[in-house]
Amino acid sequence: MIRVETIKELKAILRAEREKGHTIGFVPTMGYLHEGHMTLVDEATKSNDCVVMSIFVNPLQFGPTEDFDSYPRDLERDALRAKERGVTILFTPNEEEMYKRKMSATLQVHDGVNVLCGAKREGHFDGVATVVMKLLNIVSPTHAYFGKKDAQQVAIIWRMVEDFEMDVTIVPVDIVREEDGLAMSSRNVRLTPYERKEAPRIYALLKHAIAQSQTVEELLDVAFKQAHELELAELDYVELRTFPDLKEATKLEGQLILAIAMNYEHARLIDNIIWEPTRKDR
Ligand SMILES: Nc1ncnc2c1ncn2[C@@H]1O[C@H](COP(=O)(O)OP(=O)(O)OP(=O)(O)O)[C@@H](O)[C@H]1O
Ligand SMILES: CC(C)(CO)[C@@H](O)C(=O)[O-]
Ligand code: BAL
Repeated sequence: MIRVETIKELKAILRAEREKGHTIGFVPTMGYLHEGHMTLVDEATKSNDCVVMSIFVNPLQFGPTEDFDSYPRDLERDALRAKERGVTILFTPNEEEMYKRKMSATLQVHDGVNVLCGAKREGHFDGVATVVMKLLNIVSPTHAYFGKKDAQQVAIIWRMVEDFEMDVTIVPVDIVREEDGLAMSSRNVRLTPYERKEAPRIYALLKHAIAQSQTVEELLDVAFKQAHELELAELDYVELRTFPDLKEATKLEGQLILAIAMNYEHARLIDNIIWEPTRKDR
């Protein structure tokens, strides 16, 4: 594995890869790698000759009261894990390298941002879209891999790539979970042992609400009630929407997403289930 810190060096290496006829798969991350990230790498490895992973905790997507400073970081451990899993090139720019001077222009996302995390984290998806656009321009991959845990992010990036006519295929990857059902997340390390014990109930309540309900109202009632029953976390939102359009779901029809965010003392956790209610073969 080659580890690269500058955009110039990365572009030169990737130019040589392309000249050899190699396809490039890209996995953007904020590091503190876990099995969720590694599954994105596995997917990229299946379809590409060269797999680029970036690790960059992007300040543009954090609000002033959010956890940018305390976001978990361990670049050396991450580099070992990435190498073991077969990443070809690990790109670890610092803030100076990515935003040498203040960006002269940034992206503003208009569609699909007034709901779910977008409604709760003002400007978050503008920061995500801006850095993802920049990273995609640097790497120019044929495929880029994103986890469905951040389902709104996938929906927004899909639209961005379409609207800007970008030549990259966005590949959404299923959520990887701990054995007890908790969605893997870098922020899970910030849960206390008691919180960690309770947190699998987040996924359990999503599954329960879906399994028990015949109508939208019933489903949301069950989800709200059970989310409020969690003792150590506060409900940020639980919403039922169409996917990937993220419109209000008025019927249990078509592809839907039941998405939730819960605030523990030092970690905001998100999770979701995307499913088609009329399909019985799940
Ligand atoms: N459990 C998971 N399963 C599948 N993909 C995941 C999972 N967790 C993260 N990803 C994906 O990995 C990519 C990088 O995410 P990121 O580095 O923010 O990790 P994270 O664990 O989601 O961090 P945090 O939970 O703190 O936001 C994103 O596309 C994200 O959706
Ligand atoms: C896509 C991303 C790497 C952009 O900073 C980040 O939002 C993430 O890790 O999901
Ligand atoms: N995976 C989403 C990154 C964030 O929470 O900012």
